[in-house]
Amino acid sequence: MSLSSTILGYPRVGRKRELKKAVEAYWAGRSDAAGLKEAEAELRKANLARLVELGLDRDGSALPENSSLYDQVLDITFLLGAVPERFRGLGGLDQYFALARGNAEVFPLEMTKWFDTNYHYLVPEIGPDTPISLKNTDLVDRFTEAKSWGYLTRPVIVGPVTYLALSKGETEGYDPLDRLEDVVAVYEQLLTAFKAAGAEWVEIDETAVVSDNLSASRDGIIAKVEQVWTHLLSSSNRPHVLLAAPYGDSTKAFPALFRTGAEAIAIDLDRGTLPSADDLAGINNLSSRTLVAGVVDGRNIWATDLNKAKDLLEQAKDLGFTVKVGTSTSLQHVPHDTDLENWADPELNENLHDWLAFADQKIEEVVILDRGLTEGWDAIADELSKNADILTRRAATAGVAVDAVRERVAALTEADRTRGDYAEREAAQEARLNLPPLPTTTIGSFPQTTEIRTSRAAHARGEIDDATYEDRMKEEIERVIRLQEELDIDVLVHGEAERNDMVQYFAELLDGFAVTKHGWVQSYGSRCTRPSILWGDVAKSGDISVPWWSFAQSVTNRPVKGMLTGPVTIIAWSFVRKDISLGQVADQIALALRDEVADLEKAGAAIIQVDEPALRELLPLEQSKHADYLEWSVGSFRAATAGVDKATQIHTHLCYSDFGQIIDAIAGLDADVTSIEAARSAMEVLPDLNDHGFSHGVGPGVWDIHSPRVPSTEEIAGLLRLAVDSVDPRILWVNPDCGLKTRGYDETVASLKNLVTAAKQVREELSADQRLLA
Ligand code: MET
Ligand SMILES: [Zn+2]
Repeated sequence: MSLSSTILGYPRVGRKRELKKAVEAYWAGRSDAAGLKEAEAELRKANLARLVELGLDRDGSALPENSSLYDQVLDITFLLGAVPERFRGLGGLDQYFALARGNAEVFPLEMTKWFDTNYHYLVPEIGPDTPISLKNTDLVDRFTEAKSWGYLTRPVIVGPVTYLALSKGETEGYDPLDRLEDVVAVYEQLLTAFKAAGAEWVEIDETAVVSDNLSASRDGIIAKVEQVWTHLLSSSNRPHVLLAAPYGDSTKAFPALFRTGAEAIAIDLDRGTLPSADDLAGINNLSSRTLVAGVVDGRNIWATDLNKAKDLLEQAKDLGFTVKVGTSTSLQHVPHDTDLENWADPELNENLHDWLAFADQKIEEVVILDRGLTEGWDAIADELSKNADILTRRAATAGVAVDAVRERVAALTEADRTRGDYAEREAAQEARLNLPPLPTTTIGSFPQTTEIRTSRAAHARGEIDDATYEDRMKEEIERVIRLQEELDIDVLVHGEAERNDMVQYFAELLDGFAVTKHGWVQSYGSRCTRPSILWGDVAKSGDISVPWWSFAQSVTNRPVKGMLTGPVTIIAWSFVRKDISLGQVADQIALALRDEVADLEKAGAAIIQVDEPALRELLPLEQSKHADYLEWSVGSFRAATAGVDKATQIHTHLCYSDFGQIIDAIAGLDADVTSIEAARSAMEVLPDLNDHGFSHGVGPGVWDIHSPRVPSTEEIAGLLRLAVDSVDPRILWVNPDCGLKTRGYDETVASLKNLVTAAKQVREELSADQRLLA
């Protein structure tokens, strides 16, 4: 009945992205519901076999059951039947996937980042009348099925307080936590059902207790967790509960978590610290409580410092707990296995092999540490010394510290991060660009056709030579330029055909990065990315974007934006070294980008966009760390962009998140134009910007590109009218929410047509209304 050393969750995608393929086959009508369920079950079974093979205890509830067809928060919404009215006519998988992706009639739930990770969850919409009851037993059925295969799993479930703290009110101002009692009643039933099914342990993730960034206060959240779990745990008709507080420092929450009486608590010892003896004062019989010490970082890919982990585990033991080894978070944020890579590949830097631990290697680390903990550290003396050697050699490896890069960063001054007066810039840019009011543009990427993907893959495999590849890309760029001209878009993009991914593309061309071939992680639903590995000092050493931009600009008279990815986003969507500060890494990237910005400007670019979609995502969960973060993140953007002439227009782009909390930072970027996701939330961000006195250009997205739906002209015009009501129309731009690379051409052309028509319509209304001053 006792809990064994464990991980808080395993990657869901599958070693070969089996889940992605199965789900997409279902969406495309190539398989039916039964086929999808079968494929999903097969993957689940294979994963369980793998976990046992790697050494997790088959019988100690060490095998986490965290699979999902799309998202773990959506699974709770579905379980509770807590669906907004627009989905209520649907049932089963149709409803499930409509919630996630929308369909021709309904728009989907909003999507946003899961804490400070690059994983997106679907935001529940909760109102006073949202139905809440135990709608299905899918989670219990998965447990039962695994049991029938011979595995005692530990179901991993988002906790009720966290679920509601991550929800949004159905109407402005409604607090979803008002429905806590109803949700808790369902969890009570769920626990009973797990007990009946034979579950010995369940894991409840009350992650919200580590975050100051939610609309509810942290103290309030912690108090609710204590209250709710004290109640739920008072029943005897339930499995043991591992109450988990991953993804951050749980120090503040620790006493409350303990007072609930949960049999085990999991904490993040990568971001957080152990409780002090004071925190534990008044808690009796500590040895009857299990602490799952998250000493293995679940969200980055570096091999654990095993000696350091050993010390932490010993300290935890000294506090008096029964200690088990754990990960700091679910491993869903890291790829499956370093052994899937070909380490002879020059892109990879074979030194890295020893430095890295993907999910399967992390499990091996957990197993090794568990052996040390139970058999004595001598039992793993070899592993400990080998690990120490690797870390020492790593620090001395060429490229890890490059003098020229370090010196340039150290020499950065405030002046390097500062542009001239905005009014002067605005006048100079207006004279140079001469755009109509409400100028139309897109965010950068156009759909990636099968031909492009095929050419890129063939080029990567050496099947077509550089010249052929370049010709194909140029053909595509020219086609995309012509299309935008036909659509009568004002500011064009080259379409990013040459980019597999907006971060990886830069990682491949900058010094200091390595790129994997199989290191996929789930970004949202079936969408996976392959984060690059930033292991050394960063510098620019050759062409990046200028040749493609120059070609695009050479075939049109309209302005084409130069298109770069900013330092914060490169950091957020890569696996980043932990041996120097993020601020230092950001400045290294900023200087490399500053060189690229200068080259674009020299080539003639009048507009350069530096995307920072991840600016909000990296905001630390703790309030006390915000100021420092905002200083280095905003500072790095400015270092990248402030070198340009006043007549060069700097754009930035933000998406995928709630921006309310970082309006100051957005203004602090000092970009001339900011395009920002807004369609799904009906322009919510604009009043905030306006209150802040934001006076630079802003393009609130008017087309939600995460859904295959084509927005009508009327719908877009409606959003634009809302925008015009909350900010000065003279600063407004018209654009989609984000890049178009995940969309198909039919939807893209139809939507952009409507977007341009709507912009023209509203332009006319405004000039008739005399609201647009010349
Ligand atoms: C996630 S933000 C994407 C920005 C990028 N320029 C694109 O259009 O794809
Ligand atoms: Zn975007």
